[in-house]
Amino acid sequence: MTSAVDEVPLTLGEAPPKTLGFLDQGAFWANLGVSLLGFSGALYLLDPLGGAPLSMVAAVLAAVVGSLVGTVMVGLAAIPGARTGAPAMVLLRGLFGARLSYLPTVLNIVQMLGWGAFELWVIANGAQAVFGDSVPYAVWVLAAGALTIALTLRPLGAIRLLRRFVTAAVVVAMVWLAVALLREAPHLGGGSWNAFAPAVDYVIALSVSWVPVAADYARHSRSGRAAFAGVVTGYTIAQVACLVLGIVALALVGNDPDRVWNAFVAVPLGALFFGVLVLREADQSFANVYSTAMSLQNLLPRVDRRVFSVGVGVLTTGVALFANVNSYGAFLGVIGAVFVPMFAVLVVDYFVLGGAARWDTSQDAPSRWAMLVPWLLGFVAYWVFTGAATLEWWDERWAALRELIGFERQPWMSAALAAFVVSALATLLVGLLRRRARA
Ligand SMILES: Nc1ncnc2[nH]cnc12
Repeated sequence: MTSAVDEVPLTLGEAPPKTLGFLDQGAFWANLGVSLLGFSGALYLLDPLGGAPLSMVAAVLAAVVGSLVGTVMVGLAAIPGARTGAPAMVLLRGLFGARLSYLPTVLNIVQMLGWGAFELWVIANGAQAVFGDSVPYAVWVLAAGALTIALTLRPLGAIRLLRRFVTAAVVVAMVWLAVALLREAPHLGGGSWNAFAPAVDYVIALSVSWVPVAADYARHSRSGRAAFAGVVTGYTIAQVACLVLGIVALALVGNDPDRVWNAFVAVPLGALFFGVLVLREADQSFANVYSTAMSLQNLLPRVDRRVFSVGVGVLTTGVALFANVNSYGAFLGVIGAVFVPMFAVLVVDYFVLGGAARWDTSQDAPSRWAMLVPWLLGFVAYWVFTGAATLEWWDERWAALRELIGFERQPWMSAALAAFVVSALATLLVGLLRRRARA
């Protein structure tokens, strides 16, 4: 069976069409930057350590800094995809070798399944906030799952749909809701700068989760520049707007994340415009399911991507139906710890150590075990530096290690920055040693 004209080829063997320009990428990433999860998750930005909320100015600045840092990472990860036409996990064959690329591939599949289930859960709950409980949660999940699967079957068509029709509706909805919420005169005073760095870490994790996904879309870009600029501009503006709107809405409901959507629905025409955002949330689950399918193609390149999309879509729907989706904060902590250092290794090897010219992304690319070391060191650094709570037994292990080495973490320390610096320097060292060994 052949692919539709200007659609993603069905298997990895065929060349991808390169038809997406800056506006397509920008609109797509702007849609990904607005999320209903961002509205309730804004509490992690406002009060990442629990009990030490940021002032409004500090929170907005943390949103801007975290989004810019995170999206520059995503934008840089997109460039090799645009240059080579390879999907994200296939590119990692160049960094780690074909076999070892299975490790980040599996990690990405797990995070995308997690995100996808979160998204279907959020769409169903958002729909119930608009329409009430007369239609059960499970019916909304099934409907959202079906829409998600339909979008993944024609991914480039879905991206064009977003640019032509959805983006304008989202902008109107966001502006309307922002004005209406501000007219309710929320109390936005108080707070401090104490938890600024953990707040930036949270926002970085929100964006950096797209690092192992970006090339799946950038591979269809007309240029690396269009992909980079589209990601950074679209996602940063949208994510900052979304988080700030979330903070304003939270202020109206006593910072109770379980009631944040009520604030939106309660304003004039709120149900209509919030409904637009609920429907549009399907772009997120689309990206999650489609990228899981692309990741699976790194493991099984000859399988039709639509088979994977349908299977993953059904599985994600099942998880959203039956799983208890409530450990968002811990989930984000793990994502930051895994993908920030992986990004550091990728960007140093590709842009600084000459990977752009020598990466072998074929199916028999030799393993590069040494590249796992800087990644692992960055992962460790993240947990040593982070103050965010995840699972008790896990946090206790890292507290014990801190005590053992006599390290006392300070509130101003950023785990993402520490992980990045450690992995980047370690990658440079590995590169230097390799050159010495060759000379
Ligand atoms: N649905 C999602 N998938 C991946 N990364 C995300 N960051 C915020 N929302 C996301």
